[in-house]
Amino acid sequence: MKIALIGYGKMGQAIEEIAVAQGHEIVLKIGIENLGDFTVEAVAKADVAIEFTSPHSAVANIKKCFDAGVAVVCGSTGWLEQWDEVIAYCQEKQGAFLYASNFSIGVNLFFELNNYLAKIMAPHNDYDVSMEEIHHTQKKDAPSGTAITLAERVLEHIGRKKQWVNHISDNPAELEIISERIDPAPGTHKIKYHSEIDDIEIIHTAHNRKGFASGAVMAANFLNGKKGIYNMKQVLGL
Ligand SMILES: NC(=O)C1=CN([C@@H]2O[C@H](COP(=O)(O)OP(=O)(O)OC[C@H]3O[C@@H](n4cnc5c(N)ncnc54)[C@H](OP(=O)(O)O)[C@@H]3O)[C@@H](O)[C@H]2O)C=CC1
Ligand SMILES: O=C(O)C1=N[C@H](C(=O)O)C[C@H](O)C1
Repeated sequence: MKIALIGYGKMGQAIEEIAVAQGHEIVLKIGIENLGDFTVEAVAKADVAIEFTSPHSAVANIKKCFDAGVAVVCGSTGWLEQWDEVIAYCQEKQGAFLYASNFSIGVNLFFELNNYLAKIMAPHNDYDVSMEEIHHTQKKDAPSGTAITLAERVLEHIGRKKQWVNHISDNPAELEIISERIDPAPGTHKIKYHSEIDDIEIIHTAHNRKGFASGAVMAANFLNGKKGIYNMKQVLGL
């Protein structure tokens, strides 16, 4: 598979290592220092573009890849208020798109565990639920995209919580997500159900970025040759 790497920071470099080891070819690498090389013609040489940049650049980058007729795997977080616009553009261009707030197999299993736990905790009103995420200090967005995915599933099941907030809260209708920035944390997510009697807590801790990178390459393999909008549940058959 021919891959264009849009974003060549921590994730772009981790993805390159895994993709090359699996025999894929990197036909384009775009970082902030060679943005001028990011043309529709250059991206069109790839089968799939893998986009890991920043909340502010992701949408324009994704659209340029659709203009080139190239499938896009996107891991950038913090841009989801423009989700509808991206999906409409993908459909207009008859493109292929796969976004995941977290590509690691472990976190995608953890998403399933979170759903199940929220479902069985729903009738137990004595338990309050709160969340915590810990990442490195270079992270630009808060809460993390993964925390937002987890929180949305909790809100679907726990009717006593109406919205998530990214600060300490004593309002029982708010699902508190506390964000901590501590180096070199690659990504830790906790969901805690707390009562006067006991606590139930689930935690996922990434030890490095290999899981995110190999999941992104897996997603690119899945998307190659397809049209439409997909997600990691479909990639992993969950
Ligand atoms: N979905 C998932 O599984 C994961 C998602 N992420 C997300 O991926 C994104 C990138 O993370 P990470 O690699 O750690 O971040 P880095 O800051 O290490 O890398 C991002 C790179 O993109 C560059 N960049 C910024 N703007 C543009 C642009 N317009 N075009 C091309 N390149 C650009 C940055 O350059 P410069 O530094 O000079 O600004 C930087 O080199 C973040 O949004 C993060 O939240 C991260 C890990 C896993
Ligand atoms: O910025 C990061 O590093 C990470 N971002 C993703 C997120 O926002 O959830 C995934 C992972 O936690 C690492």
